[in-house]
Amino acid sequence: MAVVGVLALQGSFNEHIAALRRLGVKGVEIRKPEQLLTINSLIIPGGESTTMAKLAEYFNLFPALREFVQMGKPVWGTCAGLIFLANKATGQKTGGQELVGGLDCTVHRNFFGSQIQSFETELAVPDLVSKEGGPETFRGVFIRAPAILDVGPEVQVLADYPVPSDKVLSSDSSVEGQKENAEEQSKVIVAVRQGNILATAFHPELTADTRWHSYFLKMGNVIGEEASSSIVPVEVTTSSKLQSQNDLPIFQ
Ligand SMILES: NC(=O)CC[C@H](N)C(=O)O
Repeated sequence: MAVVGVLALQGSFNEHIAALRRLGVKGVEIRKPEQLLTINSLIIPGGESTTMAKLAEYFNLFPALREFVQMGKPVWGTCAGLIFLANKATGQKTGGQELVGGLDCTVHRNFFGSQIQSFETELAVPDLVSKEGGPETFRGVFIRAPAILDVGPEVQVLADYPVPSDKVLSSDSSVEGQKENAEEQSKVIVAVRQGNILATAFHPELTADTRWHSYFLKMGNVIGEEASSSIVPVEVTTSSKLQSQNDLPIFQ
């Protein structure tokens, strides 16, 4: 029986589990290496990647996470989760942090600046729309967000975001600080897919739009045409209805 695991060391794992529940799929919290053996796909949530990496190290999760990715099982990293999955990260704290890797890209950890430079924007998402339908754009919630600066040939870009071109070259400070002088526009990448790996710099679990979750579930055939016994329907009891009302800081 397939279930979707959500790495639950730190960050927005509850919100991912709630988004899965809205699609009728059970998400299970993953904290130990052996639990990875019980799931067929995994979400690595947003949060704070340095803290999450320290916890992952403490629980000896890195070898098992790498093996999981290398086995070709679907893995989706959002925000800090994207940083985890990148082969290379810049803008890390002194001493760096361990990465799971697997996604052929370079990510800048705090590309868009600090917490107060968090923002929301409508992103064009043509590939998502072609698979999932719905509105042409997706509400991107960027919280102290990373951005992907370059990708390898195997990586499919699913969304990008315009920034001043000098910002991409010297990606040490915030977008805000450099907006004034910047006339030329460039783009950074904010959503990608490479085979079994999906990564978004923003937080779909904090919106009411479940299209990215649905897209990811189809990568693992948890829902979709091919889905069968792998679906784990969630019983909608009064208590789970109540819970889903309480556990979501959703931005409509
Ligand atoms: N919302 C997020 O996940 C932020 C990630 C953050 N930039 C980090 O380094 O971990």
